[in-house]
Amino acid sequence: MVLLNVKNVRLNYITTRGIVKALDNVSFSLDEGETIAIVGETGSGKSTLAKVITRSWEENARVIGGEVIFEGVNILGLSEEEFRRSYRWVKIAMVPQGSMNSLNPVLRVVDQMIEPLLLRGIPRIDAIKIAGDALESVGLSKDVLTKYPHQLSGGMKQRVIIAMAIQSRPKLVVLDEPTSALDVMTQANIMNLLKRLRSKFKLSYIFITHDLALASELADKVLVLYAGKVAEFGSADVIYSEPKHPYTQGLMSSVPTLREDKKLSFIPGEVPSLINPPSGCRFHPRCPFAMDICRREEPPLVTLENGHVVACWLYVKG
Ligand SMILES: Nc1ncnc2c1ncn2[C@@H]1O[C@H](COP(=O)(O)OP(=O)(O)OP(=O)(O)O)[C@@H](O)[C@H]1O
Repeated sequence: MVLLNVKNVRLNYITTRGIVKALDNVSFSLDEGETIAIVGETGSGKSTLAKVITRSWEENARVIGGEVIFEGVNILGLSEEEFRRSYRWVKIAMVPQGSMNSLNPVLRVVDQMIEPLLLRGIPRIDAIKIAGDALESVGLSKDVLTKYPHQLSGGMKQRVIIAMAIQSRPKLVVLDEPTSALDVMTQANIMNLLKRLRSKFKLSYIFITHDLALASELADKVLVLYAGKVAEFGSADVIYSEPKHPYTQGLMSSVPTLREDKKLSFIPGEVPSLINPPSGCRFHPRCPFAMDICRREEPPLVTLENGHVVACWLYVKG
């Protein structure tokens, strides 16, 4: 069953330097219980896409097209009040980038955790019970409720944030770089926790990362974004074993593996300015296979087999 269908989303940021075309016709879908990893270099639009799905974009953002259909409802068409009442934290939760550092230092964990529950009219006593149970399901003791953030380690703070995200039993959790500020051991523990929670509560995840090795641990599907556009989308198995887009191929060959002794490469150049993106395919200035048409015309999304799509002229027949 399809849970989320993102269709042709376009978003601009209005800045004093010009209009940043941060998302351009981005589409993908996610089934119930599935995890999708959104990958790409810094500035490719990953966080912006997360903000569209959770309706938490900044004031200077303008969604200029597209739909985000969650359980059959276009959530971009709802009023803020409807979204807040029935979706935010209820069905769709988010662990924003750097959120463990956004815990309020002067409030005890309990007060931060129950706030969204109280806002929904849940009585205080029930809210405290829900928060305590959520802490236990992320491997923390209920005692953490009475602590202040500075009394917790980084890994514990991240667990509190994850507990807040799952305490209302959402269907979808959007995780933006949930382990990036943690050491390697803590990172591994959090990844294991996310796997356990996914099967226990039948969650779907959108997992945003620039770390492809990390993405491979969790993802059923992978969406590769480049400069605000979909470069490639498909099942994780296929994207990891047979990446088609030259950008995805470049990303893959820059990932170290323990099993193979392969030579690491990197993609020369950097993600272009999205105020004045390159003509044609936005990747052409960095692409080793760029042809004339790539400089002139945007590539269409070519469907290969089993829902695998790639936006590249190399795969356009005829
Ligand atoms: N509020 C904003 N105002 C103007 N431009 C913005 C704003 N937020 C993001 N951008 C720009 O939009 C583009 C996409 O940014 P975004 O943060 O979505 O990328 P990202 O792939 O998540 O990067 P990172 O991995 O660094 O988080 C970038 O060019 C960025 O500079």
